[in-house]
Amino acid sequence: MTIVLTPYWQDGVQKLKSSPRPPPKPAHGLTPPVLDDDVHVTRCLAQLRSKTSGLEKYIYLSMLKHENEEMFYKLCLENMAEFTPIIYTPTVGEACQKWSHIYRRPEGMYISIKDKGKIMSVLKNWPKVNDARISVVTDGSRILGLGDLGVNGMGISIGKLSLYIAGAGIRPSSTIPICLDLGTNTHKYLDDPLYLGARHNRVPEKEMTEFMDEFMHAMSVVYPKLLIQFEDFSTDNAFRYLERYRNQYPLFNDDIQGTGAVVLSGFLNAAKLSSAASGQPLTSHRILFFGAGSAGVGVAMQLMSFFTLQGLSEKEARERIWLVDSQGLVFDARGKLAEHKKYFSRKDYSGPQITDLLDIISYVKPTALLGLSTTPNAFGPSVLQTMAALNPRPIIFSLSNPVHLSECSFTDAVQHTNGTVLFASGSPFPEQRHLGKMLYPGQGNNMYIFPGLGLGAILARAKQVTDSMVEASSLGLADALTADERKDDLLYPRIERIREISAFIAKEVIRAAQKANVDRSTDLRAMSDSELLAFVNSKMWNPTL
Ligand SMILES: O=C([O-])CC(=O)C(=O)O
Ligand SMILES: [Mg+2]
Repeated sequence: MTIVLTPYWQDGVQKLKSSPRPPPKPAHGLTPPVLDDDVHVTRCLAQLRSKTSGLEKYIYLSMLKHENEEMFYKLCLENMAEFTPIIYTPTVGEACQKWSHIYRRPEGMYISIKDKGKIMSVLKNWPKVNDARISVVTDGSRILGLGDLGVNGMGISIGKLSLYIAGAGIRPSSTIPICLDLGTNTHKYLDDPLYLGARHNRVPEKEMTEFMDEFMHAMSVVYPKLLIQFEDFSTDNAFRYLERYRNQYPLFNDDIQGTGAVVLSGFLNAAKLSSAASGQPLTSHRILFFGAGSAGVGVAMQLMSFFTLQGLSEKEARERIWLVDSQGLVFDARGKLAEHKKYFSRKDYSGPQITDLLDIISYVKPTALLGLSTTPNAFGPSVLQTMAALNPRPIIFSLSNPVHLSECSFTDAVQHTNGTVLFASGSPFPEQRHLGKMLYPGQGNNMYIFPGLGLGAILARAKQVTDSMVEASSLGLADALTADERKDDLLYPRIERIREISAFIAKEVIRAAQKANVDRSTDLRAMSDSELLAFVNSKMWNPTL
């Protein structure tokens, strides 16, 4: 029936008869005599744990989600710390790289450049048009730190939406994973006979913008209640599309705003610990960003509010931030700069180009070093030791994804700072025992933010996602630490509490939407905070097993 639920070239090979959702339970006699749900939970978990590679586990769980969605989410919710590295970062990265090889069945929508002119009719093919509330849309052009994966990027949209369902109780049938196929510039895929996407380079910018304009308009008409999360677009397009559409449609960019918010939140908690150790005020922090792509600059923009919340002016806040890109320190006198780097480009330095990170650290004397560069091991022993020499509790956030692209591991960070580091990473690292004390790495991943931010925006029926809503999600997350978590110097709450955290964030986001006058569910305005929180919780979907 439809060309959109399957990669198009398979049209006619594997047609869907109805919904891609799991089939109803078989009739009596068609299952084993004793198939107790509780026992089956144990069986499924044992089957998962019997797989030895992350990718095999990913494939197994993807199959389980298809066969028995309730079981999948029940297990996921009960084993968050075990499941997230499989269905999400880092394993989802490997799954995307091999997507065209491990592909089993349609999940989500593929919209191709060939659909230009008829995108609306394609979108109508989705089986649950009226249920649609949240879509994660990628064009695969920069998946995690893995580069242009073309149509293989579908895995990231699916992974993020699984976390919306698990982490914020969004109803499964209201989620739409979308991958736009505008070509790929990765020759390995163009040459791969199994590649599932269009076999040409990415189309020129003008054609892509026309396609995006049509796509966004069609989405708003076909799914009037939909919130859109842009994901893993290449840097220029990420900024361009966010600015182009954010005042017109309810949307946010997860890499710019979600990552920005999650890092601001962890930074707020880290800066308090760091300032308590140094005796220096919060306003004196100096942040060095290693990496100036969409995530790096997005985070830097968001961290501006760390300083403005402490009473600094915008200009003063901006002066607390330094950027480093592949050519070294970013400063005006260096010459022509990409548009998105200009705001933070230093005006107060005009000497020779400083390229070496150690030299840059000696010049800036940062209290915090944040990596969003996708350069593995860029924070080597001497960088870490220098940061520890400058600060009693250095803040080191190694945020590139997945794990193998991280700027440093937690083990290295602990070792080379003698355990003083305040650490967060984009991908998960195991905890470390150091001098008899257990130290915990923070996972500064947008997975703490987007489920609650999205849920809040959906429940408020927000017309737009404002900066104030994003900031509210961040401050809500920072406030969500329990006394026990603070005792362990955690920068983020334990992931097992994701539902509780998402509900709290959603409540804060709804309040921010009301203040900004972008809410359409105006009946929520009269509720007290506790009523609103109860309302948010009552809207969460739960597996019934
Ligand atoms: O997906 C993740 O783990 C975080 C993220 O958005 C990215 O790295 O692009
Ligand atoms: Mg991303």
